[in-house]
Amino acid sequence: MQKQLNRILVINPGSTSTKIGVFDNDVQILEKTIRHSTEELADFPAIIDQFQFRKQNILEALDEEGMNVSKLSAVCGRGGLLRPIEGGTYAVNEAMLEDLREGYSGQHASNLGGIIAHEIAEGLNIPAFIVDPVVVDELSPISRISGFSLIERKSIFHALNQKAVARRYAKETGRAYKDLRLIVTHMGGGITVGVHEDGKVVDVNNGLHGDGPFSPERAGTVPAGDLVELCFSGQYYRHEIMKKLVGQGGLVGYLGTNDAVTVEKRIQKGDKEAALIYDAMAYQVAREIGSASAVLKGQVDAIILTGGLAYGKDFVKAISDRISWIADVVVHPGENELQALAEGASRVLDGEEQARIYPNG
Ligand SMILES: Nc1ncnc2c1ncn2[C@@H]1O[C@H](COP(=O)(O)OP(=O)(O)O)[C@@H](O)[C@H]1O
Ligand SMILES: CCCC(=O)OP(=O)(O)O
Repeated sequence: MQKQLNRILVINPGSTSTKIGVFDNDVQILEKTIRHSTEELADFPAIIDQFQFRKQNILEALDEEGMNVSKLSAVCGRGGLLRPIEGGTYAVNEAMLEDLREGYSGQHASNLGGIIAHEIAEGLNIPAFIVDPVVVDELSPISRISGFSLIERKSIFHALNQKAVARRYAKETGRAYKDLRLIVTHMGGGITVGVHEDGKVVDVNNGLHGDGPFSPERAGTVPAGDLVELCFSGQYYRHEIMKKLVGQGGLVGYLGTNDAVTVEKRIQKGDKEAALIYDAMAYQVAREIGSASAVLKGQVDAIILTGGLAYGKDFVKAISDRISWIADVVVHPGENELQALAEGASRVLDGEEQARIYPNG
């Protein structure tokens, strides 16, 4: 029997970009990346305030490409900072929208994925979904221990892309994902280093406002005592400190831009400060990968580098030079997120899987 045709709009709001795709079942017929500069995003006090701006960007991009939205069968967004949940495809419902609007586990652009998907789908009377949101939680009990009894480590990471590229690597090497021991490093606006063992991400840095390497727009791990002093210095409001950690941290804090391509150009023109900071980011990524390899007791099948920063050849080399002794380094620049979103929605539309109901799965 012939498979029915489902046209799916997928929406991936990241901290530095909004990426969209249109798929006929799992065949991509449109892809567009809309980049957002630091200055452009500085106009919005909170993530939720970017809703109209990002939605308008998406509708204009579809219009420019001559895409008739009335032909869509479903809309699928990258899911955001919900309660910790299992991976899979979830139908967008009221409980989810409430948590996304509030930012139950924090503020990140992916909170807008489900909200915008719902808004577009509702107008067309079609279903809206999210797939493998950033709060997918498969941490091992030992990795939850932070060392400070009042605070537990959290799983907030690029779950969608980490799982997608890990499965792709498994397919390419003819092995089952659950049999592989991988370190997957997603390097986008945020950077997360996940330890994949037995088909689960058993350890990962909280890439939003937790720990790990600094990134184009995030501070990553900072010296705790000094941070406490700064918080109580009377110099800053809470939201100002948060902004310095997420949004205006990392490259933005040091160099005023979230754009690694701009940083590379500055380095080529002889900017020594830019060279030091960019190399420090590579150094911190390598150090995190080294620590992830200890979780796997050094038995690592591959280290995968992915995300937008993996396009930067010098950046990848600076990391690889420090970690290639651990295992093979495989580079997948960009991400498989749009495809993964479309496949997640297709599985439900084709009846292969039932949509999970938030928050209980
Ligand atoms: N060709 C490239 N070379 C180096 N860095 C790149 C390239 N393309 C994109 N980047 C950088 O990747 C980062 C964004 O990665 P991306 O995965 O798109 O992030 P997000 O999904 O969080 O918006 C930005 O700093 C961007 O400048
Ligand atoms: C919140 C973790 C995921 C993340 O950092 O995504 P971006 O790199 O797209 O900001």
